[in-house]
Amino acid sequence: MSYRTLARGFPSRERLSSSSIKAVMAHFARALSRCGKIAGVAATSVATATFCDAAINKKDFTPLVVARNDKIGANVHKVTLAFPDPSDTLGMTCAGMLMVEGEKRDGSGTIARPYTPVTRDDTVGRMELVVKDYPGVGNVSSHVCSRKVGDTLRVKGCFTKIKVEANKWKRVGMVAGGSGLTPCLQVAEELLSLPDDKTKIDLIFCNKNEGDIFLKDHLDALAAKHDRFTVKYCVDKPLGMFWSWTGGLTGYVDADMVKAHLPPPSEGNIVMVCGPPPMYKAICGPKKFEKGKPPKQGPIDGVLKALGYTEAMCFKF
Ligand SMILES: Cc1cc2nc3c(=O)[nH]c(=O)nc-3n(C[C@H](O)[C@H](O)[C@H](O)COP(=O)(O)OP(=O)(O)OC[C@H]3O[C@@H](n4cnc5c(N)ncnc54)[C@H](O)[C@@H]3O)c2cc1C
Repeated sequence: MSYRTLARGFPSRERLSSSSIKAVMAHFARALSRCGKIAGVAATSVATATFCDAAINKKDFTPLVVARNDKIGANVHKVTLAFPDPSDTLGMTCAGMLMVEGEKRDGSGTIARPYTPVTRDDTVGRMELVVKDYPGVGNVSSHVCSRKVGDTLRVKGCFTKIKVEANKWKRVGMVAGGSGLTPCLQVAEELLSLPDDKTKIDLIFCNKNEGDIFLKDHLDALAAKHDRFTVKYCVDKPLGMFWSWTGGLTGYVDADMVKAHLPPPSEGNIVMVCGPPPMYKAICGPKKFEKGKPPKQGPIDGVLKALGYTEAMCFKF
């Protein structure tokens, strides 16, 4: 609940009566108790309320109603989730993700996976997830993509992955594989929205074939609008049935592609990677997973290590 929302709840001065004063007091009490609950502190002032408009929290899963489910690409869905209070915003520090719970394919219970909203943090009343389904094998992805309007999805967060600030880096390179696009897009859009930021951002977006590329119009529009953002599309198995692939790069990302299209290893530059496990292995080395602990970055390896990037010059989502 934001300050604007609180203000909207105030009747105009002419209409103030004892019953409307009571209604206003109740409105504030509800808002303040909500803030106290979310922030985990006693709500002592109206000012507190201006910072307490988060729709979800880190501790418990919140059920959100599916308002839309649109297929936007080959097995890719954009799922719109309505916040319980239509005046709420997400409450996310960029770059961040949230956990979505879904039923396991084998019916043995539920499991949660990280997802990245494509709507910005200040979007009021809803958020959108872009989720790639892995039909026949995926667990949470299939659960999310098969939700109908009116169903609920249980969501927890948001959890910060890496803090994004104006001019924190000179250049940011990104290698995104399939649904690994969404965290990279979040970082790019955040940097491009910061008024004083000058970071140059170069993205290689990898897919199996040209039919799998999604959000292309959105990425192309972003590149057309901002000189400091470039996107290259890379497919490992072009369809090539009726036309040849002229849209960009072909094959798996290798040292030559990194040298040609991403910032060089240098202090102040960083390359962010998000994709399937084989992509991490080949490009930057796998993340380190330990049961019951958040994943760690793990040592740098693969193409980036061979080219001289250090651990500080790489971030694995
Ligand atoms: C920080 C972060 C943010 C993410 N944000 C998004 C997002 O916004 N949208 C999104 O769609 N995904 C996102 N992901 C990936 C997501 O968390 C899941 O890993 C993905 O949806 C698969 O989960 P699952 O439970 O369906 O499949 P799992 O149970 O993890 O895997 C089941 C099987 O599905 C197949 N599979 C799973 N993932 C892949 C893959 N990447 N490529 C090829 N085959 C695969 C494999 O055969 C695997 O054995 C993100 C991941 C991270 C780390």
